[in-house]
Amino acid sequence: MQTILRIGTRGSPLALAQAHETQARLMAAHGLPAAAFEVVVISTSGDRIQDRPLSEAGGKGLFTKEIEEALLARRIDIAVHSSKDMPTQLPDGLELSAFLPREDARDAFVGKAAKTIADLPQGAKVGSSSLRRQALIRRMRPDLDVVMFRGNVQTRLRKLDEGVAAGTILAHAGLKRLGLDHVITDLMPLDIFPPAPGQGAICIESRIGDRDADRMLAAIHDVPTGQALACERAFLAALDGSCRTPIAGHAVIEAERLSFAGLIISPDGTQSHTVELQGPARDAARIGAEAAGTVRAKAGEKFFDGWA
Ligand SMILES: NCc1[nH]cc(CCC(=O)O)c1CC(=O)O
Repeated sequence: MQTILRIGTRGSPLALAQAHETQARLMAAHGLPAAAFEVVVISTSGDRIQDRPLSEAGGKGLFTKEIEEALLARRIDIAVHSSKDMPTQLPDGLELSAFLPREDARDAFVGKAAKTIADLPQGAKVGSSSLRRQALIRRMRPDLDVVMFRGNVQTRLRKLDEGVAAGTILAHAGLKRLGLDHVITDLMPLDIFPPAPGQGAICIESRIGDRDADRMLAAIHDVPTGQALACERAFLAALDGSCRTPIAGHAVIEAERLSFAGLIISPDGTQSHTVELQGPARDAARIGAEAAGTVRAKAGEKFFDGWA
């Protein structure tokens, strides 16, 4: 059988699991054999830079740049990503054309010294390189020593086993997709530990106007997840150019109503501002943008300038 769709992905175990899940859904939706697809592994700058926080190295685009170049050069037909890792601005000619049904969006605590963050000993080390997770941990427990943790999910779990930290926070969705949810000792409630925009949702990027790809992807697109993501990405897009502080945002769709909760928080966890907004799911992007305006007004422009 000839390849009819080339699926581009990073090479990490999580990225490969997500690419294979996408392939399996496409096979089922179109009655195609595995041989109709080719999974093309692409190494990105984000995979190669391991020695500093990504926020310093250039941010989110680092996980997508080389993959998007391959899409534009037609070396691949679609690219599978974690929505959380996608910049709000895509290169000209590319779009997010499908979202798979969202997994649990919550963060999970993997504890060695205790099962919950609340039960960790005074001053214990918690590993994370996400500014959002660091700030939320500090807000809960200012006494804890937040240490930088880079690398893929398996690397981070190995560091825990080696005793580098007493616990870490990882996305429930990623652990589930890797079959590693047994390591979780606590799930973080959405209101106390709101997730990053996009967390738990796999998205598929393709060339605008590629009708073959559009036809293949329409069959696996999940409408409510797409609406939730439109809201969360509009919230992020309206803030992340000016906001150097961590941003959390999560939308839930129920019976075509969307409920959004967003938060911005100072890196030290001492100051935060929240927003909640509901509306018709079809107004997803408008609700996200409006929520951004509300939280910006609440925080004041000083908040945005203050934490460089
Ligand atoms: N930046 C890495 C990354 N990107 C997406 C996920 C988890 C999977 C998801 O959110 O869909 C992870 C790992 C983690 O945060 O634990």
